Amino acid sequence: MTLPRILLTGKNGQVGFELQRALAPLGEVVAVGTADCDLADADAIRALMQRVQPQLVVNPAAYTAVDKAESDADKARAVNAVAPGVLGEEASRLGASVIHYSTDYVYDGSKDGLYTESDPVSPQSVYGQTKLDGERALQAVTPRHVILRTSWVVGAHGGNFAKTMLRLAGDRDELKVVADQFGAPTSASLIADVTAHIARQMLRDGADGFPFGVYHLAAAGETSWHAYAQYVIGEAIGIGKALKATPERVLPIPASSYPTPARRPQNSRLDTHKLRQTFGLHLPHWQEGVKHILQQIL
Ligand SMILES: NC(=O)C1=CN([C@@H]2O[C@H](COP(=O)(O)OP(=O)(O)OC[C@H]3O[C@@H](n4cnc5c(N)ncnc54)[C@H](OP(=O)(O)O)[C@@H]3O)[C@@H](O)[C@H]2O)C=CC1
Ligand SMILES: Cc1cn([C@H]2C[C@H](O)[C@@H](COP(=O)(O)OP(=O)(O)O[C@H]3O[C@@H](C)C(=O)[C@@H](O)[C@H]3O)O2)c(=O)[nH]c1=O
Ligand SMILES: [Mg+2]
Repeated sequence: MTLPRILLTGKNGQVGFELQRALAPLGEVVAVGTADCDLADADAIRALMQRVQPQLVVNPAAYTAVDKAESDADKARAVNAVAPGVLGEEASRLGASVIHYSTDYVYDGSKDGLYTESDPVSPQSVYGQTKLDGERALQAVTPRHVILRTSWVVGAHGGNFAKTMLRLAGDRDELKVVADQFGAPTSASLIADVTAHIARQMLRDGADGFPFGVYHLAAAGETSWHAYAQYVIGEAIGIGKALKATPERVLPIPASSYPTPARRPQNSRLDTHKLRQTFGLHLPHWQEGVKHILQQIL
């Protein structure tokens, strides 16, 4: 049996970093970052795919600066909307499959309950729109795709909301955080481990009859950005980190009092039934993932 070759993009990102670890036992992983291949350059992507000739492409690379994307739409579009289609086209040519990532920000957040994969999408930001366009570009060129829509990613490696809160709580004795947007912080290592599980099944069983498609992947439970910030600060203090702000000094504010260039969904809660049923997986509570990351970084 020949060892499968897996092309991994975004190797320095939160999810890409964890994927280097999680995919390693499955085959020969060729991991690339911006310095190796600029995904805004379609010719560079085609050259890379021809050179590596992977059986599987895993694509966590993305333009993830949500507010910056509002004024840098061309760049966001190139990486988030165009590149997935180019990767998919080349993958299709090679008979390879693609695992790709998307976001809760494809929804407008106006729904009352949990979002399911078949709910209408309606992105409210350039980032969300370009991510949706990327899903569609990939879907248009190959049926052999798994698109994992996740939310509020947090990892030990790379930037995220939890690290921002730790930094702010170290500098100031009082924080103001949005309390009327709800979702589930999802750890990069959980995303990577679930991806490896899916990839293993895909490489073992082949494409015939494989349950390709769009899946929600988020940790169990839900919170607001405000309660999330309180949890991070409380846990950090519990571990012995000296901070100026305590959980009690994290004040809840409405999103309307925290103006940002990009509009964010009020409800980011994702129903993960389809993923759990299809792949026989259990998704742990978000606090487990966050706690583990805090233990790693503090
Ligand atoms: N972060 C989050 O909260 C969420 C993320 N997602 C999605 O999950 C996936 C993984 O996100 P996450 O790991 O947090 O993202 P990060 O921002 O941590 O990492 C993204 C990576 O993409 C790479 N990248 C950006 N532009 C280019 C480019 N032009 N060419 C090549 N590589 C590029 C960056 O490489 P370099 O550092 O070398 O520039 C970076 O390492 C993405 O698809 C994202 O949209 C979904 C929901 C929430
Ligand atoms: C820094 C800060 C942010 N906020 C608010 C702004 C916003 O409503 C919320 C989160 O802010 P951030 O900018 O960290 O989060 P944001 O970059 O919007 O996070 C998103 O990233 C993309 C990539 C995704 O796909 C999403 O799932 C989501 O994780 O917290 C405060 O209320 N107070 C603060 O001090
Ligand atoms: Mg951000």
